[in-house]
Amino acid sequence: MSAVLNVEGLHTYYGKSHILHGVSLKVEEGELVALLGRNGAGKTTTMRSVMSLTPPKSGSVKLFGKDLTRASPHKIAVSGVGYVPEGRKIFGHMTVHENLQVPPDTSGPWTIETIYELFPRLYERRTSKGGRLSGGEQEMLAIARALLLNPKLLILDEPSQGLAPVIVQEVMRTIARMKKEGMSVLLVEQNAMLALQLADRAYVLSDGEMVYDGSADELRADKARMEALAGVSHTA
Ligand SMILES: Nc1ncnc2c1ncn2[C@@H]1O[C@H](COP(=O)(O)OP(=O)(O)OP(=O)(O)O)[C@@H](O)[C@H]1O
Repeated sequence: MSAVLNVEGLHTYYGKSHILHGVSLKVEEGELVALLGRNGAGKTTTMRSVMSLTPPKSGSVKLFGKDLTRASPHKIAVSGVGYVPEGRKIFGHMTVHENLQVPPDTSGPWTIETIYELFPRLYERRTSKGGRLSGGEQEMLAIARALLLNPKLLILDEPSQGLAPVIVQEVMRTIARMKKEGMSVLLVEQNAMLALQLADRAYVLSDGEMVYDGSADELRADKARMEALAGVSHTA
């Protein structure tokens, strides 16, 4: 069976700056895969290359067995990828409920009702403007909106960023629940300890190159190695 996501040998540039140097990674069906690395390692660029927001110069991106390298971001999303970018990008002037009005996709389990069941806090705050939500609530809203498209693969870029530790735990529980529901997840995190608690497998990027590809548990158990590769984060 082919992988949900199969990325091979990506080279991506911003102008003349060569950022990714042959990045490869895979997500198999039902897997939660962590992509780790320090600030500026190239994690977001990898996601942008997959989504074709910054198309790679060479290398390939296969999604659900189809070559979608440099396809339009819309086509990639419609193929079944839910992407929650860094910084959340919700509509601050619209209410929670309005933010959740996306074209319905009835092919999967996620509807506005099941979303409100999963995120009771969003239901309570459904008439509040997005811009008035806390950071944690905004992250939940961004994830909820991606889920409504019933994606087969969910890509989350630094969901813990800027959140208080207790809220981070809540977001992580939500991600664990996604996995339990059978969703394939690519979790991009600077907070290595946190991501490794949930992940089946992990990759570590450094200066645009993969320096680790293996079991999440093994990396988590080897603190010295993790520190050397990814930098250990404050919150465990
Ligand atoms: N729009 C851009 N133009 C030029 N260089 C960029 C641009 N965006 C990012 N870079 C550079 O590309 C490199 C990789 O950045 P990227 O955002 O992919 O890293 P990251 O691992 O996601 O880090 P962070 O955790 O800070 O988001 C960095 O050196 C960064 O300065």
